[in-house]
Order: sequence, then structure tokens, then C-alpha cells
Amino acid sequence: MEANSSVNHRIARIAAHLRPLTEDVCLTVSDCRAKGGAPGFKVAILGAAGGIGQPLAMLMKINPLVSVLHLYDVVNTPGVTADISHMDTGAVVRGFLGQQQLEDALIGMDLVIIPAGVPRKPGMTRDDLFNINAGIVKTLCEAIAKCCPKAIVNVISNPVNSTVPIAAEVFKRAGTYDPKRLLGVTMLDVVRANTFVAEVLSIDPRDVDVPVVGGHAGITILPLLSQIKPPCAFTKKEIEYLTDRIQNGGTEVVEAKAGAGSATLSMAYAAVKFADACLHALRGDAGIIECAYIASQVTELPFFASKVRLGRGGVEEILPLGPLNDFERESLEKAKKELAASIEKGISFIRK
Ligand SMILES: NC(=O)c1ccc[n+]([C@@H]2O[C@H](COP(=O)([O-])OP(=O)(O)OC[C@H]3O[C@@H](n4cnc5c(N)ncnc54)[C@H](O)[C@@H]3O)[C@@H](O)[C@H]2O)c1
Ligand SMILES: O=C(O)C[C@H](O)C(=O)O
Repeated sequence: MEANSSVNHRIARIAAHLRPLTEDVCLTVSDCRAKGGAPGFKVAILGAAGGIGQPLAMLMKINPLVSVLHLYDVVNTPGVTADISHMDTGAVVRGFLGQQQLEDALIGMDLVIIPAGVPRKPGMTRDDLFNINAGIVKTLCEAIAKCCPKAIVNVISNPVNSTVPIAAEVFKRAGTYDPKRLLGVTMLDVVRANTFVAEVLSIDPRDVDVPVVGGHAGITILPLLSQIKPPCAFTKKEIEYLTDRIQNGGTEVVEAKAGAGSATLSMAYAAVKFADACLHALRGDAGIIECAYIASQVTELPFFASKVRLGRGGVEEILPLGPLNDFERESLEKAKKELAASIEKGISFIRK
């Protein structure tokens, strides 16, 4: 009893030196390790108790570049945090529950990943999620602007084509907007494209690299099959099959889950792949190129997904689209129409 209370007392004293948190945030034994000052980045996951959030939290806990991992949700974070904090990897894990702990979750973060919000059910489009998720993303981004305005922000919540413009408007209003630091996560489209192309070619998906540009919904997802590595000429039939499968990969999962949500495990994998790229870039590693949905001048649209070079400041260079074939040029025009409407919807949600 006595030994326990003395340990708890020491933990509380150590933790008091670590972070400016309010007193009602509970301290855990894992706080002790933060004193060692393990090198690495501080990462917050908002929506950490969800279908994506939980496996994402687990995978980020394994990431050696992460020293502190904050798990925030409006439900269930104490359990998820207790569970994940038992993993014998370096990152210190802390849980935050409910709106009153949101700001504590965000103070000092280098990277904030947002998978908060409702997922699709069969028959829904991603845009059908707008009414609920727009408000969630707005609230979370207001807190980010206040507590960690320099953090890199990875937006996963759908409809990404609109939630990224919403986040941008919130940051503009707060006077903290840095377009280089706000990235919509479209990595799952690239992951799917690599997988489906590898299936067709009967090769290892790790050897395939398909650029996917545009946005993250239906026809706005535009795989540039003419630019894949290794270079490969597809038949018209293969191009139609692959484009359709990549554009509707999300729906394929939603239908298979039959009302139990959308992609969570492959999304957590894709989110970690993308977050890991951001962390390596923050560390100063050179030559990190990924696709992301960002503020862009590649087309006349204010936001567009394309290949970007990541660096310490976030997006350091937006790569040109490169040569497109007739099919891709035509698809791009269709994608831009839908994308323009989704962007406008997001912007006017904040400006109205
Ligand atoms: N960008 C992509 O490629 C991609 C891929 C898959 C899913 N998604 C989207 O990610 C989102 C989450 O999907 P999921 O399957 O994890 O859903 P989920 O319902 O399993 O989890 C969402 C979590 O968000 C939490 N939440 C709700 N309101 C919140 C708030 N105000 N603050 C913090 N947390 C809040 C919920 O409590 C829940 O734990 C959905 O919008 C989905 O469409 C995007
Ligand atoms: O399809 C969805 O609703 C979720 C996600 O955007 C996906 O692509 O899997």
C-alpha cells in the first residue's frame, strides 16, 4: 500500500515537470518514461477509439519515431489507452476523453491525425457524411489552431474533398493557416491501386507505384496508370477494370461489411504509412514523395491531390501531373467538376 502510494507520488512529481496539462487528466505509469526524453515526435490521434483510430494507435505505438502518443476521443479512450500503453515500445501513451480534454491532448503536438467522424453504410456516398463530419472536423481544427498551430495535420475524416477545405478555412479564420502543413490523406487510394495493379500483373505490390491524383471520392480518384512504376502498357479492358476498382475500392469494403462501417484496417495501415512519411520528413530525411490532397496550383482548383515532396515544413514541393493520355485527360475533366463542388461546399460551410 505504502510502496504504491510512494510510487504514485513520484510519478505525479515527475509528470508535473513534463507537460502543461490540467489536473483532471489522469497520470499513468508510462508518463515516467517521458522524463527520459526519448528522441522522437509527439503525435495526437483524434478519434482514437474508432475503427481506424484503434489499429492506427497500435501501429503508431510501434513507430520508433514517435516519443509521445496522445489518444483523444469522445468515448472509450481510457480503455484503449490502458490497453495500448502495455505494449513494450518506446512511445509514452496518454488518453484524453471528451471535449474538456481536447486542448490538453493537442498542446505541443508535432503531428495530428484526424480519423474522427461517422463512416458510410451501404448505399451512402462520402458526401452523405458531410452534415455530421463537417462540424466534427471544424471543432477539432479550432482546437488545433489554438493549441498546436504549427503541427502537421493529416485529415482522414470523410468527405476528405470537403473536410480539408473546412480545415483550411478554420485555420485561416484563426490566422494560423499554413497550406504546407494541412494534408488530406489519400494514401489508401495509392495502396489499393498498387495492390490491384500487382494482382493484374502477377507481381509483388511492394514493387508497384501508382500515382493517384484528384480527390478521394468516386470519379475524383484518378489513378495515372500511364505513369506506373515499373512501366507497363495495359489493355483498354485492363485500364477500365483497374480504374473502376480503384475508384470504388471504398464501396467494395462498405458493401462487404454490410452496415458495420467502412475500411478501417487497410486505412490504419495507409494512415501509418503516410504519417511515417510525414515524420521522416519532419526529421529532415530527403526525397520523401507521397500523394496527398492539398492546397494546390496544379489545376485551377484550390485543392487537388497529387504527388508532393515532404520536408521539415510539410509540403515543400508539389510535383506536376506529368503527361496524361486521352483517357486520363478526359477523366480529369470529370473529376474536376465534382471536386469543385465538394471544395465549395466545404468552404461555404465555414464562411456562411
Ligand atoms: N481518408 C480515407 O481514405 C478514409 C478511409 C476510411 C475511412 N475514412 C473516414 O474516417 C472516418 C472514421 O472512420 P471509422 O471507421 O474509424 O469510424 P468509427 O465510427 O469506427 O470511428 C470514429 C470515431 O470518431 C469518434 N468521434 C466522433 N465524434 C468525435 C469528436 N467530436 N471528436 C473526436 N472523436 C470523435 C467516435 O467516437 C469514434 O470512436 C469516417 O469519416 C470515414 O469515412 C476515411
Ligand atoms: O469508402 C469509404 O467511405 C471510406 C474510405 O473513404 C475508403 O476509401 O475506404
